[in-house]
Amino acid sequence: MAVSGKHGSVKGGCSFGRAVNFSRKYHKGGLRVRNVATRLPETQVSPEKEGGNERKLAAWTSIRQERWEGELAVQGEIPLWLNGTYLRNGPGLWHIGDYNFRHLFDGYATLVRLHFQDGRLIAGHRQIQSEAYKAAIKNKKLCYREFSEVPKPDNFLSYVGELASLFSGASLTDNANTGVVRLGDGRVVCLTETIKGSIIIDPDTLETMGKFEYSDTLGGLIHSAHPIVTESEFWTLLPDLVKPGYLVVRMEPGSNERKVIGRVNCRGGPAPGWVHSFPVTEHYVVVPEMSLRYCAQNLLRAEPTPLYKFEWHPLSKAFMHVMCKASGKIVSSVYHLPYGYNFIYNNSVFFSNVTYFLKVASVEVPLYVTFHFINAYEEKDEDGRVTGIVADCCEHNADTTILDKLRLQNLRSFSGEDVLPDARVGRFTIPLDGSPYGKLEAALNPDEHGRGMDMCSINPDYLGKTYRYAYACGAQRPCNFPNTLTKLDLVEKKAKNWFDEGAVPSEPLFVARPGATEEDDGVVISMVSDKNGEGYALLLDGRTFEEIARGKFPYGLPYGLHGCWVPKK
Ligand SMILES: CC(=O)/C=C/C=C(C)/C=C/C1=C(C)CCCC1(C)C
Ligand SMILES: CC(/C=C/C=O)=C\C=C\C=O
Ligand SMILES: [Fe+2]
Repeated sequence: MAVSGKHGSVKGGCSFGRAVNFSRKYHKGGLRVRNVATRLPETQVSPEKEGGNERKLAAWTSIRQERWEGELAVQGEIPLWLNGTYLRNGPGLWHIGDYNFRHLFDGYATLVRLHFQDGRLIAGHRQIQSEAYKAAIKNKKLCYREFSEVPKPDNFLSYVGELASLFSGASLTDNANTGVVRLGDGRVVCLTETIKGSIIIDPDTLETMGKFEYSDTLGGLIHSAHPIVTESEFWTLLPDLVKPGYLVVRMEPGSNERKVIGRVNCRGGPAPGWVHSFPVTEHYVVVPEMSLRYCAQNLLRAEPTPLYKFEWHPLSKAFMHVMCKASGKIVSSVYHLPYGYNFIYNNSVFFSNVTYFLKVASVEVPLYVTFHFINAYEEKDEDGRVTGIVADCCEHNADTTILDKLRLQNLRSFSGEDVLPDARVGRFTIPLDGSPYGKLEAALNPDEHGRGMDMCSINPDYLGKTYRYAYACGAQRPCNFPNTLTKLDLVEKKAKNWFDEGAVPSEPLFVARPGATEEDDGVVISMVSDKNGEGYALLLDGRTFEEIARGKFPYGLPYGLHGCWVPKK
């Protein structure tokens, strides 16, 4: 299979780095394609030496050039209804010159784009021009604090200026390498866990447009990497490391102002639990309090600890808090609140300004470790009253070692030994009747998906509602990283797995067919790094989970984390 377009020698328009390959416009069947390739700046071209990976998986190798765009030849048939753009973000550049980063999450953000139009597929990638990336290129050294990397004092002190920057957050990265979301107003924002790492991009050109500036005065340095975003809602959590707790905030489409809907005080531990993600139901925001907690000392340390910026506090226990979206209130039982009723909970005084039933809860749950919640929904009795909440996540059997397994050296040195820790679909059941405990069980037998489980998506129409299907990465063992795509049927408790030996697929994203009435009527998009060091975009049928099309990239792309769908305008 060939990639259309030839490499020429016209200069591209990148602000730095030599534009070496080609920049060519052509018009084919009404679709304008701009073939562009730009090499990375010279400081970036030396390959990572760490790990000695025999298989040369592109997944764990830095992107080979700053940007590229071109049409992919397609094997199979892309459904004609699939019109729009799939965007995927992730850490794609893991070295500065010959200095190699340690951890998967440290890499500078690479955005990849698959544009589907009338059965054709145009692909492209481009580095996000964060301050952290630009400073590293300019100064040929790390200038900001990444997930595990910390600049040498002389680097960042000379770059940023003063020690106080450590406390003000000035030395924190804005490397938006985790996800990409399309807001209800159409703006597309790349995100990471630092608030300053919220960057607006153009989904057509992948150009960095500028910072997403929050116009409120909430301050803070970190937030959840995974806000909940729909056409009308944007929810996120702001952990409070000073007075351990979380602010639950909401932002309206068209606005840059987050409004505080409520606050949850932590029930255990010296600091809030890590909230990489959280789930919502139709009426509630679920705030997880994991015993893997942020650690202020580790935030300031120069050398990484086994749990990086976090600490495991099993004695502090784990909790799930449920907050009413409308009222922002958390209580431990069901109350009927008349207008003007004051009550005290968690050392705070609450005032009811409307008459309603509060059905919210804060329960202790078994210890767990998760990056990603999958979905949540409300359970009701025959009279339609909400009796409990079910929340599903990719759960790593309360084993924090998964974080260290994601070190690049581990990912690059697969020797055939099975080293991926077991994971499952962890299903929390949270009672809303005042009971103090919630349950955590596997939603299906983890052997169904090879006891690997992460990077999941659902049909977005089912967000917060009773649902049946989820799409994720599972495992065919032996492996050191999830290596299958798996369709989970949470009703039949079965999984259907897709596997390409030696390959690493990235998070499957479900796109519903317009007019579909069945939950799984649509396609699943993924990008795969194959064992030959190459890679391809993959389309699976949502129902059968069989391959319907693939398009080979001109060269293998690094692993990516999370994506979104931007429908045709
Ligand atoms: C890629 C991914 O899944 C997670 C990325 C997390 C990052 C980049 C976290 C960064 C952080 C800092 C740079 C300092 C403050 C703490 C913390 C949020 C861990
Ligand atoms: C790659 C990953 C988490 C990414 C965070 O956004 C987790 C992989 C877990 C393996 O089982
Ligand atoms: Fe994530």
